[in-house]
Amino acid sequence: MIKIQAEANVPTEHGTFRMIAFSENANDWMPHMAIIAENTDFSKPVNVRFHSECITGEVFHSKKCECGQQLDAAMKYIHENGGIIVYLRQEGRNIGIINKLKAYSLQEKGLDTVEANLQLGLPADDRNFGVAIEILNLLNVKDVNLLTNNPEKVKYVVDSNIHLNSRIPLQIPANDMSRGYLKTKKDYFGHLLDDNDN
Ligand SMILES: Nc1nc2c(ncn2[C@@H]2O[C@H](COP(=O)(O)OP(=O)(O)OP(=O)(O)O)[C@@H](O)[C@H]2O)c(=O)[nH]1
Ligand SMILES: [Zn+2]
Repeated sequence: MIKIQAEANVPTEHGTFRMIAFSENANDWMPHMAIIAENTDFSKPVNVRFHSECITGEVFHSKKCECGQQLDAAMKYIHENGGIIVYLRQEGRNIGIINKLKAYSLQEKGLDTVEANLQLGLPADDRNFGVAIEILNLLNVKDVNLLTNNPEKVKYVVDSNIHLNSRIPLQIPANDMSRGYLKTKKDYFGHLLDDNDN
């Protein structure tokens, strides 16, 4: 059972957010996070993004994926419209950064994002969004507009006690280095992505 361990207001380039750390114990160095925009109205459907950690994309601005740009776009959106980003410590679709770099090394040899995980003997996607639902419950969120292209995230909300009011697409245009990755997400995982960009 996770609980709120600490919280504070943090000013960012995208506005000020209430940042909250969730974990089972106070010594956890990698707690899940929620950041809440100041203008969030909990009496209406809340704009929510479940975002899985991607150090390569978010910190180092890798062009292989769109995670960093999605996080920025989501922060901008919730600053303007209210909402919450649930930031999940699920690096590399939850295989961890060491395995993700091993997968990238296989991708240099021609494997796609799914084949590389499988070649390592790991699941294509090892994530579970149950903890994100737990966090929304701890925050007393009852009704959401979910910012995602991932049908699995939608399914977790639909199957939970939280009402899905709508899905808000969060599509970033492909570049030459992310085009194949986005195409595999669409073809293999069924991501709801428009063709014109990918
Ligand atoms: N294993 C592996 N993980 C990757 C690769 N590229 C990106 N990731 C991870 O994929 C995850 C992407 O998570 P999210 O941004 O939540 O995106 P998503 O599940 O595609 O869904 P939406 O963005 O909501 O549509 C992050 O954990 C990244 O670290 C890759 O090539 N291999
Ligand atoms: Zn990424």
